[in-house]
Amino acid sequence: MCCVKSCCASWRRFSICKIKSTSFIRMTSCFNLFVFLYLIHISDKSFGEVFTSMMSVNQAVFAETQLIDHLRIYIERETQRLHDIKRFFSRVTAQHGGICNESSATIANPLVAFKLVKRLQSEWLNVVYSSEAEENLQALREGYRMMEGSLPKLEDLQGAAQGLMRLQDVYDLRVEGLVRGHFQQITNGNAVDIYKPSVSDTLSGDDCFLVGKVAYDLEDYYHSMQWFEEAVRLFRGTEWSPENEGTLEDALDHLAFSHFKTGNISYALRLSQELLLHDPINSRILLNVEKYEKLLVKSPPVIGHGLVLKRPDTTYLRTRDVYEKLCQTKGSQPTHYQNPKLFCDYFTNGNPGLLLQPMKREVISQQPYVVLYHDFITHAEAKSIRDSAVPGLRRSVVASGVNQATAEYRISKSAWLKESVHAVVGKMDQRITMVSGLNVHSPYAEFLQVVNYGIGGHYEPHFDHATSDSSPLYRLKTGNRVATFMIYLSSVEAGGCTAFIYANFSVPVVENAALFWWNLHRNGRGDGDTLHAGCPVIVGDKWVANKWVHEYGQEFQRPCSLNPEE
Ligand SMILES: O=C(O)CCC(=O)C(=O)O
Ligand SMILES: [Fe+2]
Repeated sequence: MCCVKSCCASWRRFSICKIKSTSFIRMTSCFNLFVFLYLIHISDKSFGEVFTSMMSVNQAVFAETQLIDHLRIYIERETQRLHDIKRFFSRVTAQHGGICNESSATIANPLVAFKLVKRLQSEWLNVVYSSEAEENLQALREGYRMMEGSLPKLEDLQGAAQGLMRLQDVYDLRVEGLVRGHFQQITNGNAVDIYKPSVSDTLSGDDCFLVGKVAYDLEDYYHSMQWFEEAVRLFRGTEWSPENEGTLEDALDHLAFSHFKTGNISYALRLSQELLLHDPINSRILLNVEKYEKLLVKSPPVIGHGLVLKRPDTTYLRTRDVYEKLCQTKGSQPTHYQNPKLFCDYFTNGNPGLLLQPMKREVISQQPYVVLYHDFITHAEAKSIRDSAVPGLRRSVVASGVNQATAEYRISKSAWLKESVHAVVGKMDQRITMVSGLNVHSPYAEFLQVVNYGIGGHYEPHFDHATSDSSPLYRLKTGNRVATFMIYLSSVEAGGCTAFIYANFSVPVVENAALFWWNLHRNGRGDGDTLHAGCPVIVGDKWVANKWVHEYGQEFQRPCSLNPEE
């Protein structure tokens, strides 16, 4: 196995050969038909790009349940097949022993002789050339092929691995901790848990190898080294398993190359020498060792000059440091007693509809004006909205010139809900109007956008309002997005705060609460202080709903002013 893999490896890119089966078998059973219909349902709707939403990840659990069933049936059939072969083996051994050990009179018995001839002419043939093993395997593969459309793709594995690396970066988590199932930061030289998961899991050498490989293929040696290091450590202590993609040799090979690329030749040499202990005739590694040795003679490493690698910044975020600090210090809004303009109250907005049950208002910031309305929605309403959104969830997009496009800086799925979809959507509109006085009738506001985040899902710092005249946000022809109402439709276990970058505070996810802010000054210009972000979700299934209210239709509720401060 290892030999086949290393044959496929090349110097720069280590592509790993995978066995691909090509034959196709028709589906027959009712069960298969059910699975088929189910797959049409999920692949037709919201299943692609599994890593971008936890809802899709949950659907993948169903797919694995099916695969487990197929494998169980396969094991049962193969166990029965081997049982039958063992029975044949025992009978043949006994009868053969009878002939060999007893007197020649035994074989003189025509019944014994007939049976020997029959065994050799027919029975052995049937056993040796049995197609049962092949049929069992075919059935297993057919089951798998039926599921294939709904299984995560390579891009999902890459997206999930990038999600883990994002958590590692944004929350400054140690890879060594993650591998052991701990979410830890180093504080004053000690590993401190920033979150203790209720259900803990660990990563294997092969898991680490695959994360490293994703980084490696992106020429991101900063991450690949850390993950391959863990892969090597874990592979060293374990036996190879058939489901593994990589081996100790692969991990050593990739780790050595990552170090070579980042200038640590002596370590690359040591790793390659270790690799040769396992695979002494690997001509590529022999050549590498020779090359490394020559390089080290030419320019010996300077003791004490440790290499410090910089983390790659794929989305070129200028505000990254503040953003990450705000994500780490969850809920870092100023304390109310320090600033009397920040307070909590029961708020009716003078609206009779709120007299009996006023809104629980928490003013979080004055500039920009950000308010959190606690218990804005009930648990049941939030669930109805989430459920209504599921069939329409698609990979979230961002404005890109005059169009919209997916982007690495926004990892989630979203769906647009019209009032007609569910009565609760209209109820939300009414409540928003009651509390803000804003006109949210179409086209003065957009439909409700429901968002579900994926593995390490996030939305890096952005403005909700358009910042260029060609933005697709103007397609409604009702001006820019003057205000945002963002409802937290779920809780999360860790991470996922909403961070206001320039205003320097972050709001933790408060289940069923709604966050409100003005995106524009009264003079119509965008308020730069509203730059905000959805921090990566560490653990949990984060859902939010956005209601974006436009300028037109709000003339009386939010009159214009020439004062740029307002
Ligand atoms: O999820 C969050 O906390 C922020 C989401 C957001 O800003 C958006 O969807 O525009
Ligand atoms: Fe936003």
